[in-house]
Amino acid sequence: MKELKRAVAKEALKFIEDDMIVSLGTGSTTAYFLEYLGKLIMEEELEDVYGVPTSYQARLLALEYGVPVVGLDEVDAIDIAVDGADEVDLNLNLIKGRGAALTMEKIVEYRAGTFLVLVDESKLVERLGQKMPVPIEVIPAAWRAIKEELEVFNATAELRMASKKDGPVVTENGNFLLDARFHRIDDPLDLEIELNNIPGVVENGIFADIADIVLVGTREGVKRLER
Ligand SMILES: O=C[C@H](O)[C@H](O)[C@H](O)COP(=O)(O)O
Repeated sequence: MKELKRAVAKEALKFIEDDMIVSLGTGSTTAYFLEYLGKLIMEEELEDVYGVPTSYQARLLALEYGVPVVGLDEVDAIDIAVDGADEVDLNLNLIKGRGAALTMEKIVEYRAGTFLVLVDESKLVERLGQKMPVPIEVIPAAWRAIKEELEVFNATAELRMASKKDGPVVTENGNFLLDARFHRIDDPLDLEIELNNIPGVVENGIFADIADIVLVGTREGVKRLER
């Protein structure tokens, strides 16, 4: 899987040109992309490329690999967003948020001129929710009320617990995460909107209708899917 992730990360470089503002995604696949991007910038094969990090992880990696970073509020527009995903369905709808960075990711990916997704073939599913739960970022005080409300959606949710800290994961926005398993997701866009209508929900990990291009690392090479 590592090799497939590396292959898509390398292929993504073909989309980056001089003078671009690139949103830097979170996760293991975009970590490879950042490594390759930094190399091109350091070797001056790319000029005046700036990254907008979606998390502390992306920021730290950008600093490590020599990718200059700017804040979202410092740029007029984002030319391209590059990020991984946890699931990709047949219509290129996504589940994201395993790394807890879904809110900032959605903010920038929604605004980017092009949203380029990098995955290996294990992420492809027929219907969202087949393998992964939907992460939902919630205001801490509301976690239990929202968990109960999710039963209306025929979902069971768990508060995400930290592994190197006692208690729950706290996102970079100071919130909790519920990982929700739905019986069946037939209409991702509808569910995405409905979840965000619950008071106390900050954002959810369904990214419907926003991916433009998905690069899929397969054993037969990198495949390109487009909407
Ligand atoms: O919050 C994290 C993100 O949505 C990641 O982009 C997603 O979990 C994919 O990560 P990876 O490339 O490590 O599979």
